[in-house]
Amino acid sequence: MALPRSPLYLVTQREALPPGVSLEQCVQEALQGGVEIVQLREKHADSREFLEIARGLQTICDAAEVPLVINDRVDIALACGCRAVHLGQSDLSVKDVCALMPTAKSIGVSAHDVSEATVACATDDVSLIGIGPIYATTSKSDAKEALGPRKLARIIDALRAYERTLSSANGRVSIVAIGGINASNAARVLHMTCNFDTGETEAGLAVISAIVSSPRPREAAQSLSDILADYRSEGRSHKPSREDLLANVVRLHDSSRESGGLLHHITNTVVQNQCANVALALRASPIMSMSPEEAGDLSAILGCLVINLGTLTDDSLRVMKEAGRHANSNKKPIVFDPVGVGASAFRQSKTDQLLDHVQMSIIKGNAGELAALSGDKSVRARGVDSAGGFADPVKAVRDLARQERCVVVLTGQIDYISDGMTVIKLSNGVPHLGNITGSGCATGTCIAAYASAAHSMSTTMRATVPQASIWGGGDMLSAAVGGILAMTVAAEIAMEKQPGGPSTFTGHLIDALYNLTAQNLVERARVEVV
Ligand SMILES: Cc1ncc(COP(=O)(O)OP(=O)(O)O)c(N)n1
Ligand SMILES: Cc1nc(C(=O)O)sc1CCOP(=O)(O)O
Repeated sequence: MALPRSPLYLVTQREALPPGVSLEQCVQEALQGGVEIVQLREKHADSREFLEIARGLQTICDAAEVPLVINDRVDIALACGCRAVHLGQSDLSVKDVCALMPTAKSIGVSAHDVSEATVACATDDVSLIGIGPIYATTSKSDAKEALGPRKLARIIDALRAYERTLSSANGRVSIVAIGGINASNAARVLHMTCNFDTGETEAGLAVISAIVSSPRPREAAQSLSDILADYRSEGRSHKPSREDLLANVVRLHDSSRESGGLLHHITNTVVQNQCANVALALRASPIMSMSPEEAGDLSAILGCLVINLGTLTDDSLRVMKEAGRHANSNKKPIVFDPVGVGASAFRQSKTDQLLDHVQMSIIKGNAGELAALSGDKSVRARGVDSAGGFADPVKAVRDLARQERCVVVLTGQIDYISDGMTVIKLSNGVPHLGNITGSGCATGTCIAAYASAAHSMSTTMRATVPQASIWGGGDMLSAAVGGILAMTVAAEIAMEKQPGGPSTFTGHLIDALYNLTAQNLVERARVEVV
């Protein structure tokens, strides 16, 4: 029985069962809910008991035509005629297991980093790698430090790159993510493991407590299986042309004028008023709530969430995580503005935490901010401003979009936008935008207004990034283009009114945003698909 790719993988642990439920009952139901591999992992069973359970589960798994894997105990696997085992880093080596069990059909190995993963996949005999723990877990007493989904993605990318260098006929090894995974964070994990070229996940999900501890294991398995299915069937859509993009922007603009959405801003105290005025000018409804208690209710009616890092505190971070979690589970778009992320170690580490918990739809920042996110030391941040730019902005924006699996907007004299495949260069705008406070944050509001429209039109407008249809549900690339165009074209129109200085310019800018038409955007757009 071949192992399925990116499977839903159940690992057993009797101690995790709810009272009154037997392991056999749990496994039977989990199989009905869509589990595709079962691993027997019983740390507290003696050898006879272990073998007895293995024989019972073998019968159940055979009937469901699902592979059974034995954790650690090659002797038990041999005794019950099972030809699949899972090995940890301190268990018998793959070579020794192959010698003991020459008929082994499947050997899985645990890995926590790139080196363990590449060593495991260097041999033809390993067919699956379990990478973890992704999140904190109570099911493994000696679990290592949680990796988070972003480190998982980097391990998988490195593993696939290494596989491409192997000359042997190795097939691609199956991967499962393990540790603290449940229905509320599974999509976040799968999103980060999506292959950019195929749009499909590179990893399956292995769980203990999410299924074993549930009083309804069939439903628990079914909901994980449904989430996995979303990430197996996504197809890549085409690279948009300049004409496609502008036509999309027009549709988003018209839709946002008809029914602007609710834009929940978690933003800094300096720019709240400015952002609220810009949202109103674009016919959206701003709400500046900082209460974690209402994040769930707001998320249900939200058009887009804006998370802006300026004036960050531990309290505001808590609100960001809570609101982000709700927006993700309600599939609402999130625009993230990592204001001054490179300015201090505090901001950098809080941002890492936030990005490990919340999947952003669009990240917008200047060169210093985006360099801090990608770890590029060639661009320095000067407080919330950037000192210099990227040598190759097209590559920088595309690589970061791939790293974070979202649309990335690099702002500057020329703006660049990428979804990881397409890069768009926009050359509208006026220098005066740099003389008013909060114009960058208000650009985040503009992008959010178009993202909200894209979300509400998601059934008619296909996302260019397949994953974006799960996270934000809609064409986030066109939304980012629309938001940047709105701000920069409105600034050009405001400048033509000959403002006396920054204050009158601000007034003209709000008026220009209010009166902006789709025709203004199309006629003035200096947009290039690179
Ligand atoms: C699919 C999968 N991945 C990882 C593990 C962990 O195995 P190991 O490192 O051997 O730790 P124990 O399970 O023995 O505690 C696994 N069992 N399954
Ligand atoms: C068995 C196991 N291995 C891990 C690893 O990191 O290799 S974490 C883990 C426990 C997974 O249980 P739960 O889904 O309840 O968190």
